[in-house]
Amino acid sequence: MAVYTHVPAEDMAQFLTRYATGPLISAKGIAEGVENSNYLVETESLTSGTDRFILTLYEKRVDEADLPFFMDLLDHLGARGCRVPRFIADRDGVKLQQLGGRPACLIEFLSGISVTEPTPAQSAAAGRALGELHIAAQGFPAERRNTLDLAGWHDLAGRCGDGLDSIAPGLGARVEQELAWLDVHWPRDLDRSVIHADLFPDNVLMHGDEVTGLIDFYFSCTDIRAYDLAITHGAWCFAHDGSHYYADRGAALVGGYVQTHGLSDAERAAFPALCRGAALRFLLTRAYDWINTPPDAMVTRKDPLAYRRRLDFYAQAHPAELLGA
Ligand SMILES: Nc1ncnc2c1ncn2[C@@H]1O[C@H](COP(=O)(O)OP(=O)(O)O)[C@@H](O)[C@H]1O
Ligand SMILES: N[C@@H](CCOP(=O)(O)O)C(=O)O
Repeated sequence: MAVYTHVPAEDMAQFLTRYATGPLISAKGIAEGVENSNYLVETESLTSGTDRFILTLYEKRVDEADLPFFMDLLDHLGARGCRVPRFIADRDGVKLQQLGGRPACLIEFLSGISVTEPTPAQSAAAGRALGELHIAAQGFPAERRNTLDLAGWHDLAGRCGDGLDSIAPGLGARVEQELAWLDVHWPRDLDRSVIHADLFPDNVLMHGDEVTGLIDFYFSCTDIRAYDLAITHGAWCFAHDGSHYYADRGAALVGGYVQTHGLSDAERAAFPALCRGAALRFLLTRAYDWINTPPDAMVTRKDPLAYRRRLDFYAQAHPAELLGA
């Protein structure tokens, strides 16, 4: 359960009086997620029934100074037809607030559920949605450096230190070996754009095979565009523990992306390296959290070794196996 900051109901009700919503009916901590505290908030509707919102308190890796980038990006994408949630302004036009000692925002609620075992049809829909996002992101003027880039992975590995071997003997050496490989093979000349950088199934809301919303843009940044597809590939196309690769999901995901955006020959050639980098990135953030999450935190830690298995798969995979052609 990702609720790091507990907000008393009275404080929540008082907070909502800043907004042109009805009064608070209920607020429940949301179990999913690991980065921030999220509440599902219900208010009396000003017309009839109830309205729903997401109230997010920013914790851990989100830098408050980056929030205007995320807000402007979602406005840009929403204006271009992407189903993304808008940040809601209070009566004075203010979107970024403070609550419980944390930066906090009220956010539009989008309907849909996150699939846990994506079908090929759902993987194709996710690929199409990612392609549409990349098209809609064109022309977005702001940039945000990806702090979790190759240099960031080196830094994170150093900060995990001996803790890596406490997760699994030999993990530290495997990480060092992979970093050395990526230092040589990480692509430098591919097209860059704003990317989502965390488009896991839990960040894609769906009704059946239709995508109804893309959420959680708090890692979005400027980086290699096809790296976003590689991150999505690792998240959608494996058994949760990384023990099995579903080639049908991979082909469908990449096919969906190609249908809406397209993938150049250079991006196809670099795809295995991009997937290796993506796998190492999530291995390292999960390992860091595994080592550093306090035992009383109400959050379910994610298994770093599920990404070591993906990494080992990608390190020996043939490009056609990943791309489906
Ligand atoms: N705009 C939204 N509409 C509907 N549900 C949302 C929205 N934002 C977040 N959620 C719900 O909250 C959960 C956690 O949100 P997320 O942004 O992924 O948290 P974290 O950043 O902590 O990982 C999501 O899995 C989803 O169930
Ligand atoms: N997707 C990352 C962790 C970030 O969590 P999210 O709930 O914000 O997607 C992982 O699985 O390691």
